[in-house]
Amino acid sequence: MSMRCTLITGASMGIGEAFAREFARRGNNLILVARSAELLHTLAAELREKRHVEVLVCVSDLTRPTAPEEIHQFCRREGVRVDLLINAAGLSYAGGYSGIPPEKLEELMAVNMLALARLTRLFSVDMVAAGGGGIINIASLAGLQGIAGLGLYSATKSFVITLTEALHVELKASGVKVLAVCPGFIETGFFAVAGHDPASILLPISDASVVVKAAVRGLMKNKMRVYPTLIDTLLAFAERFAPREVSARLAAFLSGVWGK
Ligand SMILES: NC(=O)C1=CN([C@@H]2O[C@H](COP(=O)(O)OP(=O)(O)OC[C@H]3O[C@@H](n4cnc5c(N)ncnc54)[C@H](OP(=O)(O)O)[C@@H]3O)[C@@H](O)[C@H]2O)C=CC1
Ligand SMILES: N[C@@H](C=O)C(=O)O
Repeated sequence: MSMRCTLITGASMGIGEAFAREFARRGNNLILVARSAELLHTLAAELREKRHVEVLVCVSDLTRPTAPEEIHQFCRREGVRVDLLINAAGLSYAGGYSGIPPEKLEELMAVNMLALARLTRLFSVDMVAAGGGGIINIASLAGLQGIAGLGLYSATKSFVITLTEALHVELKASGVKVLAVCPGFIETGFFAVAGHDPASILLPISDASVVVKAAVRGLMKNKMRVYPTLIDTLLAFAERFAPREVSARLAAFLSGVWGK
């Protein structure tokens, strides 16, 4: 019989790591995916020891077009059935659109969109065949509108939200839950990678645990989209009534990356 597992991309640090810790605490077996082999193995050893769950490590660079298929094959070889997929791997770039190095543009689109879309397709087919499962896609408040200075990033997160909404509806009858989580600002290494100075951000920066809690709640209730904090919820609600340009300008102002 195959072992049931939760597969988490971006599990080496930040929000993905927080998901790994929480789901291990809940007794789920895990597959941890990212590039940083040492961080993944250290986390895996700790969770096996502390939580007595099976933890497999699959080191993979999600910019590679073949990575999702290789991860899927890895699960087959290990005799694992993924019943929960958490697409947390992602990165941003802060600065004017014309300044993005071409390779950074490719990297952002490959990890934030293509890898997520491919993994979701591969594992959702298995989940439908098994009669159920769950997919948590980490989107962002940034995906609710374009953000000057975070243009490409915000566009990739709009993609995540839109795809998730479609699949939430498509797969509901098959017993597969599909959820988009839309955090505001979370304290991780994300800003350093993006070149985004956290001191310029005009909103509170929360702990990764709020994202995990919101995702667990959302999955239990089979929601299509959740916002981790009250401020995230209020901002998303206010957007419905504001002209698009006002939303875009406000988001840029609060993010602190444009026009300073
Ligand atoms: N922090 C924030 O304020 C917010 C973050 N988000 C989203 O949350 C998700 C997680 O971000 P967060 O934890 O904050 O950021 P971190 O920078 O802390 O973590 C990013 C994770 O993605 C992995 N990753 C990046 N590139 C690749 C790649 N090419 N192949 C495989 N894995 C990769 C990293 O692993 P490694 O480097 O080892 O490969 C790491 O585990 C992202 O999708 C982000 O967009 C959403 C809203 C707010
Ligand atoms: N919300 C943050 C990440 O998604 C950001 O805008 O950088």
